[in-house]
Amino acid sequence: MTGRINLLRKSAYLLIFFLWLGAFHASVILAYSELISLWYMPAGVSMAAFLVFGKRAFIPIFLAIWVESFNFSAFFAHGFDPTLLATSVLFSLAHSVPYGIGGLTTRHWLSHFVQKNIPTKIVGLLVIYAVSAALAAFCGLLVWELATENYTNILEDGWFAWWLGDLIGIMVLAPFLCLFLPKLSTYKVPWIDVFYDHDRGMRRSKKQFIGKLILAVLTIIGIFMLDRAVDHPGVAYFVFFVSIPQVWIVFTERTAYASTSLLVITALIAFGVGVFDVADQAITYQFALYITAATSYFAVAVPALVQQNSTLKELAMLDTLTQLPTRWLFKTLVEHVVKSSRPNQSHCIALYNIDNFSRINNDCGYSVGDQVLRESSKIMQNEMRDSEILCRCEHDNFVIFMPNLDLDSAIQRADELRHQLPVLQFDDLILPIRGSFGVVHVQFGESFEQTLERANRAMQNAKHQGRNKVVAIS
Ligand SMILES: Nc1nc2c(ncn2[C@@H]2O[C@H](COP(=O)(O)OP(=O)(O)OP(=O)(O)O)[C@@H](O)[C@H]2O)c(=O)[nH]1
Repeated sequence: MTGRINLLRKSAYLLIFFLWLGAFHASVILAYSELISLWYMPAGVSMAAFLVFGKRAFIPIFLAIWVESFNFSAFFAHGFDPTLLATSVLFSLAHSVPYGIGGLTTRHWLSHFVQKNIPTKIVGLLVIYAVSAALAAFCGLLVWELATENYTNILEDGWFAWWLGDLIGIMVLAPFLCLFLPKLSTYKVPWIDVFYDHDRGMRRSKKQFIGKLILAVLTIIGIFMLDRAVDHPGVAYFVFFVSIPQVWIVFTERTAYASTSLLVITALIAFGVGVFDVADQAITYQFALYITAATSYFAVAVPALVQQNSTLKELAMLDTLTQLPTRWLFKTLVEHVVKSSRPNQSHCIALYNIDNFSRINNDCGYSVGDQVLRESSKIMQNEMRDSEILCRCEHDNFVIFMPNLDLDSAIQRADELRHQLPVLQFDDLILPIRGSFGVVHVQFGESFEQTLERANRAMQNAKHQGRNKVVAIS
């Protein structure tokens, strides 16, 4: 088993190495002018590798850049030249060190600041990405300036396009690769879940996702065709509209689909600039790539917040132990019924408390106590009439709303229910559950809390009279 895991991990390092080389050669196609690689994919591979594998990613990344930057033909033609070696090593460090620091900082940020909300996490993530890309661009250009004699002002001319190209590469490719690399490597990266948690509540409709993606793709192709046909620099700006279908996908689809569509949309734009021969507007398209990626990141916060909201709503409405309505929901429903009643309508409330419940907790344990609360409330819930509402008020206190009953009928009904309290059995343990009931009439002009207070007093009277009784106060 351990041998299999080691083999998997070693092959994952090889995969990073070749993935980096593949991404590098794909990016060369996208270098439409000397310093502009519209979408520098190797940066995305490096960041994803450091995010998933931590500092272990350093060696495959370093070696991959070294293989690309070492001038093998000069080496074979003129023999060993220490300058060639030094330049290639410096190039490798200029890329792998900033992304190493960036990846490790991102891991730290996402796994140690769990209490931060999603928008703050995303802002932090983008700042780390932007700083690491800036550092990598600055160091890379500096090494290039040192290594070449036939180009001046490299730093000044190249920093913006290099930085933006790297940043887009990270923003687009890293989330996509973070979906797959952990699966291939057996490394666990639980902190990534913060972006996927809300997916559980979302529907899984591939068809709808593909429909939206096709719409985005057709929009991009349409803009490229227009840009090619009309000789006006302003046409390229239409590409910014692509953020709309992308954000729509992020709002409505699972994060895995949103990362895939970001990759597809930005790849199409990046390669389309060459295919449709509109490279004179490359910087506009590059900026549109960045805006599409950045808005996607911020948009992820929306479905996450929607999910959080519905969880909170559920917590506010349903008691987590018994799944009965909470006191808040009960109050809301009761007040609604009472407010919309005619003056001659009569409603009652019965509050019951399980007798000697703390003894069950003390003698049999808290988890048996929990089971008693769960099982007995399930049985009582099944006894409820359609118009009645049962709620767990707090601890072992339950309240029943009995609409359209006068006090005498409510006392009778409460007594019926008292007899329905079950005898529970847990293995060899037999627990007859008993309860004391307090019944009151809901009085006009009285607040919910006042009614409940009177019901509680009636219940306490039942306790004082020996428990397992129904007592009413008018
Ligand atoms: N197992 C469990 N116990 C709880 C929970 N909430 C409150 N309790 C316990 O419920 C008990 C409530 O006891 P009381 O109702 O005050 O007293 P009692 O033992 O039932 O006695 P009488 O009410 O006088 O019959 C306390 O021991 C609480 O610790 C819960 O969610 N689970």
